[in-house]
Amino acid sequence: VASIGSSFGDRNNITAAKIWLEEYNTEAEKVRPEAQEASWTWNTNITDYNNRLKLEAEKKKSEFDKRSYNQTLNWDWKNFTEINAKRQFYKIADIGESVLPTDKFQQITKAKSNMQSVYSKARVCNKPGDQDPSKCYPLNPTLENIMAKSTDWKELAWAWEGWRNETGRKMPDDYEKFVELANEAAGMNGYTDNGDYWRSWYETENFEKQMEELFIGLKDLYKLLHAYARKKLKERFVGHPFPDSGQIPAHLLGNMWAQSWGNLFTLLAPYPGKPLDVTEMMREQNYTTRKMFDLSEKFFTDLGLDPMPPKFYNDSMLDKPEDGRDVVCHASAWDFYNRKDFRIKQCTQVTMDWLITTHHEMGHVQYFLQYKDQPVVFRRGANPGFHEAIGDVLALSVSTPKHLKKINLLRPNQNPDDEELQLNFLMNQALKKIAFIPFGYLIDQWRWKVFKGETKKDEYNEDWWNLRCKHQGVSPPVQRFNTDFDAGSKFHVPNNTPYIRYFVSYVIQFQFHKALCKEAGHNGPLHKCDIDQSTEAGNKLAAMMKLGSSKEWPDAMEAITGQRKMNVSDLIEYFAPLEDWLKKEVKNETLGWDDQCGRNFTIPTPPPTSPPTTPTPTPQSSTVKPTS
Ligand SMILES: CC(=O)N[C@@H](CC(=O)O)C(=O)NC[C@H](CC1(C(=O)N[C@@H](Cc2ccc(O)cc2)C(=O)O)CCCC1)C(=O)O
Ligand SMILES: [Zn+2]
Repeated sequence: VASIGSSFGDRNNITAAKIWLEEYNTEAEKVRPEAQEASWTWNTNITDYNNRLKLEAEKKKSEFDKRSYNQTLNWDWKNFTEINAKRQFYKIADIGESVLPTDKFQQITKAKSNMQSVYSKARVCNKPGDQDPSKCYPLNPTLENIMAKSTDWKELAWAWEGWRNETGRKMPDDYEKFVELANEAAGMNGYTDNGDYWRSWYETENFEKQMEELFIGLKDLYKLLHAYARKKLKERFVGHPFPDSGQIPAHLLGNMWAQSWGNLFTLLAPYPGKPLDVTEMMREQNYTTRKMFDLSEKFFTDLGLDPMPPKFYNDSMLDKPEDGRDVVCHASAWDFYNRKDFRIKQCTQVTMDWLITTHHEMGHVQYFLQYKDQPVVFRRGANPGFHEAIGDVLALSVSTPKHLKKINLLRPNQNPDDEELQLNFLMNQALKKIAFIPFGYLIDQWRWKVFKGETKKDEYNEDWWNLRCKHQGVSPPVQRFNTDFDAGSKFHVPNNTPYIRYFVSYVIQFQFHKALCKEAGHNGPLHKCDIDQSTEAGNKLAAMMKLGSSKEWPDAMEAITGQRKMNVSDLIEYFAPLEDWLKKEVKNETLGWDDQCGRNFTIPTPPPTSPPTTPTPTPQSSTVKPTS
C-alpha cells in the first residue's frame, strides 16, 4: 500500500493531510459511538444476542481502523514538522488488535467475551451454614459484603476459594489464546509484545525501571502498615494458622483481593472510640444513589468544572437492575466520542466506599467533558494514570473530617480538628491508599512477564503467588494448584484492562493534591486540605484535562505541579503523622516477610481427587525467619 502515491498529491502536502485528518475525525465520530453503544448494550444486558451485536460492531470498527491505518501510509507523516498533525497520525496508526486479520480478530474478541461473561455471571454456592446448598451468591453485593464484614475464618475462606473456582479456574485456555493473539497484533504493530505496546502509552524511557523505583520508595511505608495489620489480625484470629514466613492470609483483609483494607478500620483505628462511620450517617439520612451523584457533581461544579449533560442521568445505569438480567456490575465511565453521550454504569450501594467510587467515575466523565473538542484520537488522558487520578484527587478533599462536617456526614458531637480523629482519618486513608500500592504494582508485573513469554501457562498461578507473596506479603488461605488461575479472579485480567495506571494514579494524585491545595491557598498539614469551592484549583485542573493526550504527559504534569516528574514525596508527606504513630506501634514486630515464596504456596498438580474444598491451613513454610 505504501507504494500508492497519495491521492492528494505529494506525501508531504500538510494542507491536504489536515483535510484528511478532518475527514478521519468525522468518520470516527460515527463509527466509535456505534461500537460503544453495542458494547454498552451488552454490558447492561448480557445475552448471546447482544454479544453477537457487540462482536459485529467491534468488527466494523476494526475494519475502519485498518482502512484508516492504510490511508496514513499515503503520508510521510513521521517527517511532518507540525507536531499536532504528526501526533494525530501517530495515534491513528496505532490500531492495536484491529491490525489482526478478520478471523484472528474474531478469535481474540471471542476469547475476551468468554472470560468477561464468566466473570460477570459467576456465582458461589455451598455457603457454610446454608440449609439449601444450591443457593448461589454474586460478588456484588453478597461476596463483597462477606469479605468486608465477616470475622469467621471458614466463611471468609469459602467466599475467597469459591470466587476463584467460579472465575479464574474457568479461564486459562481463553487467556492463553488471548495472550498469543494480543502478542501477534503487537508484533504486527512493531512492538516486542503486548506489554511493550501497553507501556508505549506512557512514552517514557525505561518505564519499568521508573515504576520499580517508585515502588521501592513506598515499600517501607507499606511494611509498617502490613506489620501493624498482621499484629492486630493475629489477635482477632488467635489459634488460626499464619505462615512463619510472615505473610498475612489473603482472605482476612476485608477485600476479595486484599487490595484495599478499609473494611478493617474498626479493628485498626488508633482511637476506636472516635469512629468515622460515614456509611451509617448516609443511611440515617436516607441517602439514595442519585443523592450521591448530586453530591459529587456539586463538588465538581463548585470548583468551576462542568456539570453533567442532561442526558447523562437518563442514559446511565447507576443501580443494579432488579429485573434479573445479567449485567457487568463492575463500575465504569463511558465516552461515546460524539461529544454528546457520556454515561456511568455501576451497581451502587449506599456506603462511603461507593461515594468514593462515584467521585472516581465522575472524574472520568469530567475528563471526557473537558477534552471533548479535541480530535478523537486525543480524547484520552495525558497518560492512563492521569485519567485514574482525577476523581481520586477530589475524593481526597471530600473524605476529610472538615469536609464531612460541612456536608453533615460527621457525627454532630465530633470535632474535625480533634487530633485523634485526624489520626483515625489518616489510618482510614492509609488502609486504602498505602495498602493498594503493592497490588497496583504487581498485576502488570505478572502480565508483562506473561506477555514476554517468561511465564508459561502452567506457571501462571505459581508466578502470581510468587508476586503476591513477595510484593504484597499475603498468602493463600487454602492450598493453591497450577490448575487454579487466581489472576483471573480479578476483573481487569479477564477484562484485559491494564492496571499499572492505578499504581501511577495513587502516586500522582498526591502530587496533584499538593499542587491544587497550594493553589487553593491551603496552609497546614497536607492531609487536612479540602480544595472545595476553589475555582483557582479547578481552573488548573481543567486546563490540564483540556489537553487530553495531545501533549506528552510531562507537559500535563507541569501544567498542574510546575515540574515534570512522578515522585512519591507528596504521598509520604501526606502520611507522615501516621508513619510516626505506626513506627511506635510495631517497634516489637519483625517488619516484612520472607519473600522466597513461589513453590511454598502452589503445588504443580492437584492430587487425584479434586483439590480439598474445606480450607486447609496454609502450609507452614520453611522455618526461615522473615527478613527484617
Ligand atoms: C469504558 C471504560 O472501561 N472506562 C474506564 C475509564 C476510562 O478508561 O475512561 C472505566 O470506567 N474503568 C473501570 C474502573 C472501575 C474501578 C476499578 O476498576 N478500580 C480498580 C482500582 C481502584 C480501586 C479503588 C479506587 O478508588 C481507584 C482505583 C479496582 O477496582 O481494582 C472500580 C472502582 C473504582 C474504579 C475505573 O473506573 O477505573
Ligand atoms: Zn478509573
